Amino acid sequence: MSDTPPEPAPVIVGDEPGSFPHGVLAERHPAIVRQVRKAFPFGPERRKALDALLASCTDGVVEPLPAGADARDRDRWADWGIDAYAGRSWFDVPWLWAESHFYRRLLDAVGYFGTGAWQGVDPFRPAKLAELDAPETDEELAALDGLADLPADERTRALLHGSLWGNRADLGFRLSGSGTGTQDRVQALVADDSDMLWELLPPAGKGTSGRPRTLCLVADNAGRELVPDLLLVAHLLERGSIDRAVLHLKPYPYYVSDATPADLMDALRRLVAAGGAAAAYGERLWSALTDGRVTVRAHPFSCAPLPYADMPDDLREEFTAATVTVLKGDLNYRRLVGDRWWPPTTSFAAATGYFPGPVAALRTLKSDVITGLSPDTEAALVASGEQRWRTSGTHALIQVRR
Ligand SMILES: O=P(O)(O)OC[C@@]1(O)O[C@H](CO)[C@@H](O)[C@@H]1O
Repeated sequence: MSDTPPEPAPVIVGDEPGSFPHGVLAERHPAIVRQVRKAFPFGPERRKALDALLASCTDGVVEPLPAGADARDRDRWADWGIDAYAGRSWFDVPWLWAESHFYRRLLDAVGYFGTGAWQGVDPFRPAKLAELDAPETDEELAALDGLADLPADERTRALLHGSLWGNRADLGFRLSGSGTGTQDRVQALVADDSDMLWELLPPAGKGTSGRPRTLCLVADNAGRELVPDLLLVAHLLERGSIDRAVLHLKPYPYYVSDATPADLMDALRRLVAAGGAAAAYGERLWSALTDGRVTVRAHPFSCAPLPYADMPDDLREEFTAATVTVLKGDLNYRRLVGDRWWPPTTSFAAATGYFPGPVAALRTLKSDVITGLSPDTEAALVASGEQRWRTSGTHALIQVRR
């Protein structure tokens, strides 16, 4: 496939009733507001603000940030395009922008950025903790005990797949009640460049230049996705595939279940308390955090409504220095290749050609964006008659550009 930058395809907008993006704006967002309103004993002021957001996100327009907004945040949103979109319907601006801004407004409504009692209270925390405490999490952690007996390469592959399919555990699906939540899903990889990933991350002593090897892991969801992400990082450190890892988390609650530093601490404590092999992984990570081999970033751009092509210079420098940057999940994929109606056979390498170093995407498919399919794979998916292969999380991909 060619690495020449592809002709830009149309940007996805949520203005077409019946489309997936329209459903997110018209159904998922109101469901999230109602759920958050129910989950906390908010007083009249916060309830009024949530009701106003509910009305705005279904029938209203994007509004300028409120007068009380922090000046740095105001400047950021000015850079991120709010002046161009204020006054326009949520359904008429780029879908990526509308969704991202919705979460910023939701945090406003619950007083997250204010100076009152709700300051810093994560409105999604009850759902995140419930997931971390679920019996399924116990089962997944107990299954780690069996991995020790596998040949090294199989164990590595199992942990990669754990991290990949962990991306299905997305609370956004559950809160809207419209997703595929508990249904059986066919596990199918529509692209698998994992060999290329292992060429970038060989075990210690094999084909390495002697330079310290850094993995940037741009995480997605907390709980049952972050736990297997952490296991993978711990394993790669132990295997000597990497010397250090940088975990990129969200600076504030986002897209319901996205992982923040507080969620990392919850996941780590959960691992350490689990006993067995899980605890050993957890303790290894704990000590890697304390001695600086694993570091945590919560860069403002992680919550930006923009593609990674627009990343700021400091982030670009970090990704440039990484042996490989792994981006987890659907939203990061949309931001990596651009939230556009790409023809599915558009080259992934070309769509990510701007990225300043080797990059990998581990994602279950939960929105319309897709690149890097072979013509045969695209034809088979279309012929399968399974209309929702792009959005239902039944399919996944591992794509790598060196
Ligand atoms: O990034 P994630 O957690 O894999 O998925 C985020 C997601 O659920 O949110 C969006 C819809 O709100 C879609 O892009 C995607 O389906």
